[in-house]
Amino acid sequence: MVEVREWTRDDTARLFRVPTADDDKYARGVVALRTGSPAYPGAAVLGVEAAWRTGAGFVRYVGAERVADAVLARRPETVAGADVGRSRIDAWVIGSGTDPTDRDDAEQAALEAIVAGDAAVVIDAGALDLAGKARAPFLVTPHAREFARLQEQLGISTSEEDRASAARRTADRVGGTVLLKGARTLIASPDGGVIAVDAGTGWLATAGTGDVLAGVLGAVLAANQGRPIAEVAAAGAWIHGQAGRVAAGMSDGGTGHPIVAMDVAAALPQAIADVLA
Ligand SMILES: NC(=O)C1=CN([C@@H]2O[C@H](COP(=O)(O)OP(=O)(O)OC[C@H]3O[C@@H](n4cnc5c(N)ncnc54)[C@H](OP(=O)(O)O)[C@@H]3O)[C@@H](O)[C@H]2O)[C@@H](O)CC1
Ligand SMILES: Nc1ncnc2c1ncn2[C@@H]1O[C@H](COP(=O)(O)OP(=O)(O)O)[C@@H](O)[C@H]1O
Repeated sequence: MVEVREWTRDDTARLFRVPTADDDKYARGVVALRTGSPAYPGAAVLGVEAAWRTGAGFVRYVGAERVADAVLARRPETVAGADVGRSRIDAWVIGSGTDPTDRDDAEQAALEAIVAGDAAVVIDAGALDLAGKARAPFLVTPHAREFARLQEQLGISTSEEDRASAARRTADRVGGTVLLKGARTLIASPDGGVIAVDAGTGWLATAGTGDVLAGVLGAVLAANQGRPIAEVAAAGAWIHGQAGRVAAGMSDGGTGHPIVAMDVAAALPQAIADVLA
């Protein structure tokens, strides 16, 4: 059995800070998302909203025109384009709302360039197959089914292992941090420990909350460059869980109520205020 560290609110607080007079938008972190597709434009909208609501100083979006239009309609603060040129990027988010079987050669080359770069990358949903090509610091964010698929790709046997050991072994094999989503989210680093984040609520089991999480993770990675990715990811997962509880009306200990994914993004500022208090 691998050792599992339980992540707390105090642990999370160390990864968030109040901006000071010395800050500008770049100092707070630049996040770029190459997410969504004509089949799933909403995933791009949710991830971009979440990155802004987590406190990113600058959010860029790269994707199909129809998707970019949807992103801009929701968040005109976003700078969208066909690529990011030579502009500064502190963290990327790729894969949410995309289907790898629809990927053309140009998209493949663009994604490969991102994972070969220097900026940290959140590799979600339809981009998980690119983890093996990554040279950038990265974080893969599978749910249970995607995790099973990833293990299969890596040739890892899926039999009779507890989730923590399986996540740890997958992190070793893929050479990067694995965030295995679920009611209890596990974060495993290659050759390191496993962190468990238990901050959420069952009300989070609704379509698109994983797309929100990907945007949160992009923003916290951009704001915390050079810190251990697993700890930054744990702080992001904790804030996402807390935002779910705030959105569901559980802050005062009640049973809560149904939410949609955008409610979680909208509750992120309150969740961050709570940990900074
Ligand atoms: N508004 C938007 O734009 C949205 C866009 N989205 C985007 O859609 C894309 C496809 O994502 P996806 O997760 O629905 O499909 P896929 O990985 O093929 O899984 C299919 C099968 O896997 C299972 N399964 C699914 N989730 C599970 C879980 N948490 N834990 C365990 N099992 C789980 C389940 O199988 P079953 O349990 O029914 O056997 C299901 O039938 C992806 O790019 C995503 O970003 C979504 O985020 C929604 C909102
Ligand atoms: N029962 C649950 N309790 C707490 N959190 C949950 C539960 N079910 C799902 N979640 C969280 O909701 C999010 C769902 O992500 P994901 O499965 O990728 O959904 P989607 O692809 O629809 O965005 C994850 O952050 C996961 O940890």
